[in-house]
Amino acid sequence: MYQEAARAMGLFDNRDEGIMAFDELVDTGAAPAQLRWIFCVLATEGSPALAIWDTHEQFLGADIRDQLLRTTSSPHPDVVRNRLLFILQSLLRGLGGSLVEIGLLEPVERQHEIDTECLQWGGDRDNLCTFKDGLTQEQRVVYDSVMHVTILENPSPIHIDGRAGRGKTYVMYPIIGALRKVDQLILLSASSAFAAKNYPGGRKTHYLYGIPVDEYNPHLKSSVGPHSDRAKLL
Ligand SMILES: Nc1ncnc2c1ncn2[C@@H]1O[C@H](COP(=O)(O)OP(=O)(O)OP(=O)(O)O)[C@@H](O)[C@H]1O
Repeated sequence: MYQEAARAMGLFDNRDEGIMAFDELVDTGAAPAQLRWIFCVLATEGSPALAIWDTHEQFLGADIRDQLLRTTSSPHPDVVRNRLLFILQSLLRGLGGSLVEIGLLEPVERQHEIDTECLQWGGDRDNLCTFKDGLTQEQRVVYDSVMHVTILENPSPIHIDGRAGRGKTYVMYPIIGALRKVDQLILLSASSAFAAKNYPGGRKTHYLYGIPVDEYNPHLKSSVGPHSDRAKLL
């Protein structure tokens, strides 16, 4: 509407005006939600949305990436983009437009948990294996033993124990990183959220396995259905 009025007044003749206006908004530090709204308005008004998208996709999805950074050190760009496209799709629909009309692909409707988990760690693979060189000799023995077991066909469970502060958590980082680097799925859980957040991608055990927290429920039936995505992931 504003653009129509501006056009009528001869203030918005050039198609590049939309791009310039958007550039300016980004420079002034507008919030991603604001940018997304303006992006959709400009797109439905006929501004070259693809050019804006190509230059500013990272700003449009900055908050989505930040949110993912709480659980992963390197969110995969495809995951960020997919979530961003879902939001834009909904905004555009509200304005009577669509992603296809402006030349963007529709988001993938339903990403399986396995895909999401793999994608989440595929972003910056070289960053996954840090810490390995700084391990103590004792930690190195643990690292080698665990890595050895992971290549066996029928690996047995491993229990790592040691005095408080000995470096048990620390030694897990390069193990997790090395395995994720070669596309192994690593699901990390701890019984408290505080402990879970020590690990990249850590989740509360109750959440991951769908364990009910109702102490009066004697059956402890998991909320994870046998044919669910989560079951496949597990
Ligand atoms: N090889 C290492 N190089 C540098 N810092 C290390 C190393 N190993 C452990 N640390 C540091 O020592 C501290 C204790 O390590 P960590 O938390 O892994 O111990 P923990 O055995 O898991 O402890 P707790 O039993 O209390 O959970 C942490 O600050 C960790 O960063």
